[in-house]
Amino acid sequence: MKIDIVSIFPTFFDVLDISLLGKARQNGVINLDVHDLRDFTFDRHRTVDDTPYGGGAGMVMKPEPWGLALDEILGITEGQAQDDQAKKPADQDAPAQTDADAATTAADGSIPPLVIFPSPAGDVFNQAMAKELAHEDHLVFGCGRYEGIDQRVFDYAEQHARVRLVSLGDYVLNGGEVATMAMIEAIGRLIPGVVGNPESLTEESHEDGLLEYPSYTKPSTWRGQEVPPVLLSGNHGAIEKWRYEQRVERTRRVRPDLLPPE
Ligand SMILES: Nc1cc(-c2ccc3ccn(Cc4ccc(CN5CCCC5)cc4)c3c2)n[nH]1
Repeated sequence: MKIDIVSIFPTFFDVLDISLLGKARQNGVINLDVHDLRDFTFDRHRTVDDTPYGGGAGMVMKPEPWGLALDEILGITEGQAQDDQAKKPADQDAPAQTDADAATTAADGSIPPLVIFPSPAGDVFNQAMAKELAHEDHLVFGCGRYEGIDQRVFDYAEQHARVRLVSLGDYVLNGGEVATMAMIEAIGRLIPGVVGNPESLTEESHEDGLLEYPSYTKPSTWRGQEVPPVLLSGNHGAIEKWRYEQRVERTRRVRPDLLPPE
């Protein structure tokens, strides 16, 4: 899988050089490039933001640097970009281009990359979305900051690729980097060859609608607390039954919303 990230804090992603994702990059399972949005500015201050039209607090990210970064990453030629200028402005009432439409518009017939913009206003990320995105060939993450990105960037990106606004959850972060890191970790671990033992991707929370069972390891007694005897019994049928019951009980207690209606 090819992953591109655009951010004004590229060093934020240095941590992706270590651990499982670092190994996956070294052995070529994941090809990840991080781009500094300020490399697509040409003024002395490398400006990426400006005041919002219509007023309001804070600053909005300017469209120009984002357009140049997306052109480079998506392989949009100057001619194609000019064609867009000839197009009528995005009609706010027009139905947004569906993934299917964008997917079939790639000139060479290939499936275009999926561009993900973390946003508080996006579809909420979950394990089902992680599994879906793990099948993509090329993901591009656009990390906004300030009060967000000029809307025309999303509209421009829609003309050349599939675009999704994705929320990490119902809380507001200061930018898209943390959300991008979380999504890359959740998606990356599902890619074959990233996690050593694929067995460990089963029976985990949210994998099959139930939360995970409690885990124990040596010593069998610790600070007066014992490991549940069934786990020491060697009776694998009893262990499997106990673990399933623990998953159902924990889900019922902590996340009854995950259980199918009675
Ligand atoms: N799940 C999740 C994702 C995020 C997230 C993702 C990207 C960015 C880029 C900038 N911000 C900060 C931020 C601050 C204020 C507003 C609200 N403003 C009110 C008027 C215009 C906008 C929006 C956004 C992000 C936040 N947060 N939480």
